[in-house]
Amino acid sequence: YKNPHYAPGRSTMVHLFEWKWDDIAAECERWLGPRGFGGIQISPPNENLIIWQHNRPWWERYQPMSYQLSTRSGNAQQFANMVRRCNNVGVRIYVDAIINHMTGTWNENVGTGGNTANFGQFSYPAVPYGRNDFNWPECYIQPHDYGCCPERVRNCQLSGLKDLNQGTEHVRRMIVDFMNGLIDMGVAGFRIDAAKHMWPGDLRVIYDRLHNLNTAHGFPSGARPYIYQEVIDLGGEAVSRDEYTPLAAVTEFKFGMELSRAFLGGNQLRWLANWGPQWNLLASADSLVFIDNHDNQRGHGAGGNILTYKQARPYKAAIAFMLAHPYGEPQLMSSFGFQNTEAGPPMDNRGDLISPSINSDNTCGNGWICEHRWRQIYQMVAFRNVAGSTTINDWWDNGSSQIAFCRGGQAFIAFNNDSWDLNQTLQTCLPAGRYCDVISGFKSGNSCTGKTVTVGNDGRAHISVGANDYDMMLAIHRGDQS
Ligand SMILES: O=C(NCCCOc1c(-c2ccc(O)c(O)c2)oc2cc(O)cc(O)c2c1=O)[C@@H]1CCCN1C(=O)/C=C/c1ccc(O)c(O)c1
Ligand SMILES: [Ca+2]
Repeated sequence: YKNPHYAPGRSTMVHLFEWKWDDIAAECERWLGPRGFGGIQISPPNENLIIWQHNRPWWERYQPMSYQLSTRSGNAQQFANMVRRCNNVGVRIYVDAIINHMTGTWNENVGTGGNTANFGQFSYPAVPYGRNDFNWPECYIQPHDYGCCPERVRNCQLSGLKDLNQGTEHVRRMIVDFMNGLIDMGVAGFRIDAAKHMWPGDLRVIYDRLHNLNTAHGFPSGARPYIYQEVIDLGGEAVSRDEYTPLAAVTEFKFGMELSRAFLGGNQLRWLANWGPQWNLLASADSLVFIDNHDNQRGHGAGGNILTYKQARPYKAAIAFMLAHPYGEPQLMSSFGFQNTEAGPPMDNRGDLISPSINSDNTCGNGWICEHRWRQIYQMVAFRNVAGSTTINDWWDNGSSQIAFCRGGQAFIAFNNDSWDLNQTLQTCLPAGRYCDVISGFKSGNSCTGKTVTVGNDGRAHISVGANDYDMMLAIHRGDQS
């Protein structure tokens, strides 16, 4: 369950948060396929409660009404079409699976698929779920429960959400049937939302009942779904992520927290020389890594001061480090712009989602940020693909916040987060030749629109990253020789 099953030569996933299935299909064909992206995490595809009371907050999609594929992103037919078109261009689909709970108790009671429920009676007829499918007696997770009481964290309601009992056969069957339907349609795996709030033993039973991936969509026979479990664990809680790593991969929230701190200047970059488990991070093979996600980019999530698109220069540098370093399976966040932390995606006055527009410079409009279309980010996706399975070598630093390293003989990157210029002749590990810096520009014909780096026969080159350059890093690799 720890293998993403990317198509050959691809290595990075992007979370297209709140995108519609038709728009994702188009983005696979016009951008993600050609640019070497490995996969997409999509928003929950099953019917959710419509919550007008908070003007359609982003988190309404985390309140399931049924497992019918009917949301503002599209219906089952559009979903199947998206999976087919993306797999056809080598881009995998991973589904955000909300299986810990159903809805909270609201005065609205209709879902995006037109189904209703009776919250007071724990009745969700469109599944169907009834009172016996939920944990009993009804209890609510209190803040101090996280520190003392694993059974309350699992069996009580998170944020007032009706808590399913994954220990019963009926609930297991409903969840497994939902997930197997998606696997048979060609998806490559799942994010398990709120995994911390479910018993590992129940999750193991559910995972082991899942089908192998569908060979008609290009997966090898016998391939198991990629599963990454959302376990927010920064230490100090009664529930540990170590209970979940034997089952499948786990989201490593410390990753984004520590890199945000470093690239915001809270730690000298030289300390990143031993980045990985020595920083108390999970084993690389167990770790789904990211800088920000849909929850903590809004501030109240885990990890304190997390870098987002709003602090563009250090954010791009942290992302570049994530993609240049071999540790973990990286996921990029692709957001819509927001002012308040509850706001949902751009929508018209009928409540339908507004699609991103694509500008002539390949950026997005209509309120969509499209970080995955920022040059410094998509070019580092290609860098990671070229680096492949190489490790880190020839680490250099200046004893402060100027660092550089190679990936085998394939790629080289340098960062400058000091207040003075980086001007050094460094070992790039690359064959002699002229290379275009993929951060400040791209190769155009036989020249570079940004910086050019000339590597000598000894692999050394003069590297210059000014303290006030537009970006604080320079990256070259064998895929971009001019
Ligand atoms: O103040 C809120 N929630 C209480 C604090 C955050 O707690 C939540 C956590 C949570 C937070 C931190 C933890 O350490 C933890 O174990 C769980 O996970 C969720 C997962 C869901 O599928 C749906 C939810 O409503 C939540 C949730 O409310 C607002 C209003 C309701 C939704 N929400 C939110 O803030 C929604 C947050 C949310 C939604 C989806 C997610 O995947 C997620 O990670 C967080
Ligand atoms: Ca639970």
